[in-house]
Amino acid sequence: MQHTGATATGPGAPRAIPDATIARLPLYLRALAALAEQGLHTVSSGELADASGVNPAQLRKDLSHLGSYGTRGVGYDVATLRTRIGAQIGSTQQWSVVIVGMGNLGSALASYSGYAARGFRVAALVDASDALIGQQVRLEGNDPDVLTIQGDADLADVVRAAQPAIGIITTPAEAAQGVCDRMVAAGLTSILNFAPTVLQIPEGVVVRAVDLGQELQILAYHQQHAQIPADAVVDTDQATSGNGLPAAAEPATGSREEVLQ
Ligand SMILES: NC(=O)c1ccc[n+]([C@@H]2O[C@H](COP(=O)([O-])OP(=O)(O)OC[C@H]3O[C@@H](n4cnc5c(N)ncnc54)[C@H](O)[C@@H]3O)[C@@H](O)[C@H]2O)c1
Repeated sequence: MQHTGATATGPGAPRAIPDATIARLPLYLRALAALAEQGLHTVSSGELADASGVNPAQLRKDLSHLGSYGTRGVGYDVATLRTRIGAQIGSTQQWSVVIVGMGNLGSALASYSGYAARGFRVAALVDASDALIGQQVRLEGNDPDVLTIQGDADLADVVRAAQPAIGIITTPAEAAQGVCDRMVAAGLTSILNFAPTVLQIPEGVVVRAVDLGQELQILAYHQQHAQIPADAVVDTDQATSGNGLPAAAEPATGSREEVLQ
């Protein structure tokens, strides 16, 4: 399986940033935003690590991939680090998403009001059910704040018109591959899949899969063995979405997606 890797710029920065580091960058960004709100201009690696829920050595290593080494005795400049991380993970620009499958989960995701603060907006909603097509959905804090659910048959047109950067699949498992294929045919190359199925994707397409069941099973495993390691509280090798949703699996690009359960 191939993995994506962002490219760092700046003197001394290595070219590829490991996926595990990329997965932690949103944690640092969220912590930095909170520190900035408190009026802090600089932060030590220990403070930022605490606020992000990772250990300081891990944090320093992660930030060194971005060419950010901090200043001894002073720490990191909060604004500079926010800009640098934001530029790496693309949060300095706004990304649009289309949600396909407006049942329980799709509706819940659509009603999440935190997208804008993290650089996302919902551009379109799609479902196959005649009972849902044409319904208006209010999306708090989104632009626009009301979207009409469009038909699955029009998915290609919807993608062409709304030009989303990311497709979110919240259909039943049996419909997910077809939806994925049509998203890809319409030009989408980034897909977040909530359906419990393995998606086949062509080269150049990135799929991340979110599986609540997998996360519960991991916790159940630790319960069963009754020896939760200290680092299991925050798994530093996994992304945490930071919004209460479970971590996403490693990205798959242009290859068979990892089996998640
Ligand atoms: N990853 C997770 O952690 C997690 C958690 C909960 C549910 N799920 C999965 O998310 C999916 C949705 O769950 P739900 O509870 O919202 O189901 P649901 O039945 O409430 O909603 C599914 C929706 O998809 C629509 N749909 C079906 N085929 C479609 C197609 N071809 N194109 C567009 N829309 C189509 C249906 O009309 C329905 O509105 C399921 O696959 C479920 O297993 C994943």
